Amino acid sequence: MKAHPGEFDHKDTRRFKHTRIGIWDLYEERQTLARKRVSSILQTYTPIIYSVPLLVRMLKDVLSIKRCSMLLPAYLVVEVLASLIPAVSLWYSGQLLRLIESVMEARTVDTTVLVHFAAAHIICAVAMRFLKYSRDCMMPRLSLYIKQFYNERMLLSAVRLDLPAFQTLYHSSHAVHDLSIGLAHWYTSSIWATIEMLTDIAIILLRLLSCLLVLSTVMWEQQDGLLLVVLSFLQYLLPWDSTGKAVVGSLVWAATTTNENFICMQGLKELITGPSHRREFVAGNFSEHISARFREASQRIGHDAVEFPELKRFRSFKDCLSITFIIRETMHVLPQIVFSVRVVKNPMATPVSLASLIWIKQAFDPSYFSISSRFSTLATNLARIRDLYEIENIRNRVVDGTEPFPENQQSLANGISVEFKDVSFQYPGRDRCALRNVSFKIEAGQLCVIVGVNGSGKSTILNLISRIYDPTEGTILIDDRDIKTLKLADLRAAMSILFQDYSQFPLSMRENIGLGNPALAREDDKVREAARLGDAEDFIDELPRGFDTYLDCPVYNYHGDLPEGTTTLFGHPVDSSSRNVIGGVRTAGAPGIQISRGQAQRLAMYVLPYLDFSGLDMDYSNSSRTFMRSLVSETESSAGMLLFDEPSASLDPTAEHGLFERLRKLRGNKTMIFSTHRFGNLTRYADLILYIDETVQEKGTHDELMKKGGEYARIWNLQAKSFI
Ligand SMILES: Nc1ncnc2c1ncn2[C@@H]1O[C@H](COP(=O)(O)OP(=O)(O)OP(=O)(O)O)[C@@H](O)[C@H]1O
Repeated sequence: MKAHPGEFDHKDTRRFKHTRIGIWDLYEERQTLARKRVSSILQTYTPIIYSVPLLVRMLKDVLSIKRCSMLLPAYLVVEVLASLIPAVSLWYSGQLLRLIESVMEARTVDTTVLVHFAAAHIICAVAMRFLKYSRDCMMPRLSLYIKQFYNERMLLSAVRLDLPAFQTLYHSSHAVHDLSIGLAHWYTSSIWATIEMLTDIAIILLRLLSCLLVLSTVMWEQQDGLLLVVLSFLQYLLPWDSTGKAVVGSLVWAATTTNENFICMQGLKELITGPSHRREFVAGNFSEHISARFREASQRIGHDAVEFPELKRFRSFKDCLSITFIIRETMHVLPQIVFSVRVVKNPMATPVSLASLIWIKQAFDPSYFSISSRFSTLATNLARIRDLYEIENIRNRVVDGTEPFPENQQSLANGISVEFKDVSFQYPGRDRCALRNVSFKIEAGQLCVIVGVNGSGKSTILNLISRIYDPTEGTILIDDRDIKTLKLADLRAAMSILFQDYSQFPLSMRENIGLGNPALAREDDKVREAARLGDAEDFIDELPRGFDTYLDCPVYNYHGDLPEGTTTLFGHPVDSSSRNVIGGVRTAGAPGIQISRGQAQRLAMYVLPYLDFSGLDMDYSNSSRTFMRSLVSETESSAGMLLFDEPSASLDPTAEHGLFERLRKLRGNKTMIFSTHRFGNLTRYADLILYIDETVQEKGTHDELMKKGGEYARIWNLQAKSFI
């Protein structure tokens, strides 16, 4: 949340004060104490005031949850009743006090009144207990229903995002980022926490006012009684204490370090602890060098090698001496001082009884009415809720078309044509064009191979054909129709794309394969048959839970202290490293199973649902009679174009050769587009080769390009030479 409009510019010396603390440079916004206090109050309350529409929306949503529509109002009623009981109780204890005082003066007692007051007092205590019990029963349920509702809502709003919208949001919103690392519960919890806090605040205010009313009524007749009530109440009118202020006391601040030794030390620490570096670390024999390097850097810095938050403790001493802090402490004892002065001045006419004074002091117990910390965390929670709702408001960059595609499903069997007309494209946030004025046409049913060096724009062409991004300039035609006019779902159903950096989803093997064709994903035999087609069945069957194996289990087991020597828990290795600590509870490590990149790529290969395997030799034609054939017969006309982004990157030469041979034979009449920087296997059979380097440099068949003797021929010869 921004404290002020505008950017944080540490170079603006008029606005920011620079202090050097150890190896850290601290930049604090210059503020006078008064301004600081005012802005502190503003900073606490302004977001809350601005958040009223958000809170109304949130409340409406919560009340729309079926199980909350009755429970929430009931909870609020219980809370309000519970907040009024202290005042009632206070009134009775006041009455009791006065009764005792009159008894002491008159030496007689009206027992009926005494019993009446005592009984009322007991009833209040019992009622309070009962209300607290009801509240405790309702609270966990409400919290759970609300969390479940928002968990689903968060998932649904994130699921619809296209890639550019997701990427922008990922970098700007913590909510989306945290969705991916399993911290979504912080966000969904913040809804309930906010309701709880707001209720708390309202209840404290209600309690405070009702107690004030009772005190004033009871003390009205006593001399100086009201004065003492007002004095006791004054401390609550002061700005609230400094809890919840920023780390260093100032509101807008930032700290950085440019100390090379410290940066190096942090890098070394990460290198040592990062699991992804351990293999190279061990193989490279780094240990001695790294230990020496760390020691050397550490010695150079000396005692200053600490993280900035360490300064928090050092700085927080200052707050204990703030003027408000001191005044507030004094206010607390003011009634006693005033009372004592009055007694000393006029010992014969004690204005208020000592018992009443204690009674007033007890009624205003600060811990009972402490509101400040609730406000400071409320602001944080509101920011989280805003983040959560923001995901819903994000508009996708790739706008859906309205026209169905194709008009005739059967036509897909003969492939789809694709044409680029003067297309340029720049990735969001990049200065340079990935593609510039690219024009070409791939006819329906053609095999096209896009070649070029690393970073020349090959994958970008496939991204644009599948409308993961839209061109910055120019037009793309699919079967002679503007790609932007076609319904996105239809377009993507009409093509199948295998990416270079294929994903291994954090799902079971079965789901990983099944997602190749969601319509058939639940049909186990088809999934198994698809795996068999590529010899993956055996390797999956050998995994601990076969097709139900998760390569990376997304759920952790929780545990407390375990007996020494425990190495496995629920069949999985125990990993208590810091990255497995969530919310302070240690977890057993999720089971991770390693498969080779080649196996992983094969796994991804088998998710391709649209291939016609009927042209294969014995092994494959058998399987085509089961899964793939039936799959093809059900969805035959749904894919007219197959896109492959460097599909053979992790395959061994035999597998690569086999793959290309199979794909070539299998494609039937479908359009097939490959992006690759490996020449040979594919390019010789291509109907069209596009040699790309930001734009189309050369196009034609292999023979044509070889005859031309351009860059394609030069690279081809270069690769061929290394074999000869
Ligand atoms: N998501 C992205 N965001 C920003 N820039 C990108 C992104 N993807 C690619 N680029 C940049 O766009 C240019 C073209 O990238 P592209 O991936 O299309 O090249 P390529 O020819 O497929 O490369 P390779 O052979 O290495 O896969 C490169 O400069 C690359 O750095």
